[in-house]
Amino acid sequence: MTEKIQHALSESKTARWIALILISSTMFFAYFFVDVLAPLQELLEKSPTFWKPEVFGMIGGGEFVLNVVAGMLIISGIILDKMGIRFTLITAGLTMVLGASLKYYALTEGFTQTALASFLGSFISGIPASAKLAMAGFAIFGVGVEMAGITVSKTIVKWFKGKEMAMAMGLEMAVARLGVFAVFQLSPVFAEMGGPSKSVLMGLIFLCIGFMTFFIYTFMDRKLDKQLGEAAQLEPEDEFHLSDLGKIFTNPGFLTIAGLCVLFYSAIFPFQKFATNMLSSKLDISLKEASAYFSYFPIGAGLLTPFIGWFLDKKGKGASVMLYGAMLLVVSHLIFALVPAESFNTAIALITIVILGVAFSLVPASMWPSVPKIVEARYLGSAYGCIFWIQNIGLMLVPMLIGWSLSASNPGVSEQIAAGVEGAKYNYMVPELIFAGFGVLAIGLSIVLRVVDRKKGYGLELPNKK
Ligand SMILES: NCCCC[C@H](NC(=O)[C@@H](N)CC(=O)O)C(=O)O
Repeated sequence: MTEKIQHALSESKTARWIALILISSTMFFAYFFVDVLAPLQELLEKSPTFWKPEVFGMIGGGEFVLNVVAGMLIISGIILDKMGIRFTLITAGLTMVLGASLKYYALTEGFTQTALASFLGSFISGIPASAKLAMAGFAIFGVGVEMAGITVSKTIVKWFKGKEMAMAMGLEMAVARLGVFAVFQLSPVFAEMGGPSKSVLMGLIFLCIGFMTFFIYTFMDRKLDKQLGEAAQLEPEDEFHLSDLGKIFTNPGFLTIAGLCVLFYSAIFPFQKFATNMLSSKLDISLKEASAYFSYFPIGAGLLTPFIGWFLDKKGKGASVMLYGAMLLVVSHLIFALVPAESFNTAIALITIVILGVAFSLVPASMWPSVPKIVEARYLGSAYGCIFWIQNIGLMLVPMLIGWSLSASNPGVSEQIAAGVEGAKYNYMVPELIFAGFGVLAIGLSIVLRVVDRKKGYGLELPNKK
């Protein structure tokens, strides 16, 4: 058995990195699609869609509705532990393509003429029919993308455990962030060619390519399992049982990391959806220019993440790194909130984006490779599923909270924008203070995590590489 493991494909550096490139490519396209509408908030607020900030925020949060309310993420984790990586990757890929197609259809001219559009427009008149269908599509896409996310994490652990695990996870996230960079650069360009639906169509085409790379990876996965043979087969007592969910939810390390995860990501991903508009308002620049500035946030974070991963593999200090990341998160959101528009300039904006980008590499680089240290391998997929589930509760609700707080703290502005009033813009102080508040709570939980780690001996401060 030892010999089999020694000759396994995962022992070949080249094979490991090819596997990583394949699965990461899909995440590039998936993350592209996640934010495809983010730089288009103002366009969507106008004719023909008329999506107000609350509606825009709701669509952003809609990605997570099925995952959270129907518990799809917990089910995805169980599917992953029970059915394996290949089945789950294919299911995730198909689900993403299906949901994305629906979202695209919602924005086409053809849809506005249909009976479905009339029906969807006949109730809750504040939410246009296109928004309702787009939200349904995005919710289905959300099931796929999160299922893909947990499966990719488990796949990286499968190939890289005891090796360059944090660096590999960092690289995967870097490639995914490149997708976000690309979308902030390209989505406004596509929208100029044919409106928001053109951007979504391009995202859908990219997703189909992403499905292919997942599919190609499954052949490598099959080969690795074949090589490991019975070594890869779990003993009956090593199989996943539903009761393991109880173990996950009573594990103090898991609960602390999950809390930290929801707080930290609630101040990042929902912010990403409003950042273009916030920068454009605060700097008084066009949306396209603001989107181009902001695109350096994910790419900067992405480039740094593998290096932090490399450091964590070699030197450890994972729990401390999460604390430093949470601190930088607070600093950056406070700058966005409290520096008045008159003093806010491009240099301050870029420096603040860099600070936030460093936070966005420190925390993810250390958080995700910490999970295999606190739970058993047989229910790792479910543990990732459960953390994502808790995180998704925040990602679903926070964009709505931010959209609502933006409208409430800027009475009448949305009406002015819809009417095309020159110079009408939002003040983002209240939403930014909310984001900073999440960061303060995240600092508190990072401190708790260090205490729990010391008590339970998870080894979060130890290097990953043996
Ligand atoms: N291998 C790392 C996996 C987690 C990456 C993490 N993504 C998420 O947490 C997603 N649940 C969020 C989303 O899909 O919106 C990240 O840092 O990107």
